[in-house]
Amino acid sequence: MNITNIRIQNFRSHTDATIELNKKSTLITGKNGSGKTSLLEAIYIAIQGSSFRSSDDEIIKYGNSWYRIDINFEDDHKRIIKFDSNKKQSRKTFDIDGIKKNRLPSNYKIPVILFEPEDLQLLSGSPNRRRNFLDKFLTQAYPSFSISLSRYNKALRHRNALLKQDNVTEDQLFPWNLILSEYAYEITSRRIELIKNINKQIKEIYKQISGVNDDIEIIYNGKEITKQELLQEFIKNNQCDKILGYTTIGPHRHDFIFKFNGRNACDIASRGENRSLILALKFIETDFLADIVDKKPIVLLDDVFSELDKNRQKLLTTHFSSYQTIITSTEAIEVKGVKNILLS
Ligand SMILES: Nc1ncnc2c1ncn2[C@@H]1O[C@H](COP(=O)(O)OP(=O)(O)OP(=O)(O)O)[C@@H](O)[C@H]1O
Repeated sequence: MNITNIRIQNFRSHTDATIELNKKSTLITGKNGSGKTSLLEAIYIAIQGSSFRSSDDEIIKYGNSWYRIDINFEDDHKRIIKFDSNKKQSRKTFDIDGIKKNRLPSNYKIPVILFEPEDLQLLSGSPNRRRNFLDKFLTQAYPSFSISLSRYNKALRHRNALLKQDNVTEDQLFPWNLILSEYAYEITSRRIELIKNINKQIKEIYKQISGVNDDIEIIYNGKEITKQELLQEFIKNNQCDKILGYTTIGPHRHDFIFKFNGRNACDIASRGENRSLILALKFIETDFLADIVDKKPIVLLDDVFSELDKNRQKLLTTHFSSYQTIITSTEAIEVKGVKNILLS
């Protein structure tokens, strides 16, 4: 479902702005602080339900008490998102083709591929960032994954709370070990399957972006073991976890590295190589989602062109040309089929 236009009111620095989007690629240009990322953020809220960068209260234009997004799609579908905030309470509503909801139901979410400059810290940042990358990817692809993940996290909080108590028994821990092993199995096996899939393509896609035939592989440190074996591992760690006061094993502790020509990319990849690697992942994510989910993803690329030469900028827009893509940049580029919009 392609977006035809979007109007935002009292949204960050925008009082009232409307932009018409191209069916394929739209490039939004403007000076730093002109409100480019805010436009991507508004689109993201309209198709995913919440912002990728902050709470609704922070989005309302300073000095106001509400924001509003009107978004129109092809085939006359429309959504109106209103957020009202006063001292007593806040209220967010989604009007989807005339039906009012308090949140965006998952069947109305449209898959999105988002590149934000923070993604460049994927290799060097915390393990949590890397786990989030895998989990966000899998959540959009498989709705059951997000259920397993939230049940796992809930059980983890319960087990950790118990571990902080004095004299906790093995019997008290057992039900939580059982639940954790159940969901740990699904989370770990989905992540391993995804990484195998990425590994099959990453070298080739990276070569398309960089023009270089580097050897690239993701190595994940979670093991492919059965639920029963996982349960035994949680039980085996009861004692140690009691001493430390938290759960020391499970997918919430897993991590992965990129092997770049046999070495850890985090130690050796240049800034350009790092960016090309992240973009290769975004390419794979887009095509993977498009294959699995019955709705075509929308691609939002924030400040993606920095440090890329003209050829790579063109290649990037061409690669995403079968999806509706909205790109922000401080500079306009002339590529066939790309609509340029200048924010002032
Ligand atoms: N709630 C708010 N009310 C008013 N202005 C805000 C609010 N939140 C952020 N801003 C301002 O909005 C402006 C636009 O921010 P945005 O991140 O969209 O800019 P940008 O064009 O993407 O900038 P850059 O090119 O530097 O990434 C910034 O100057 C920011 O300080």
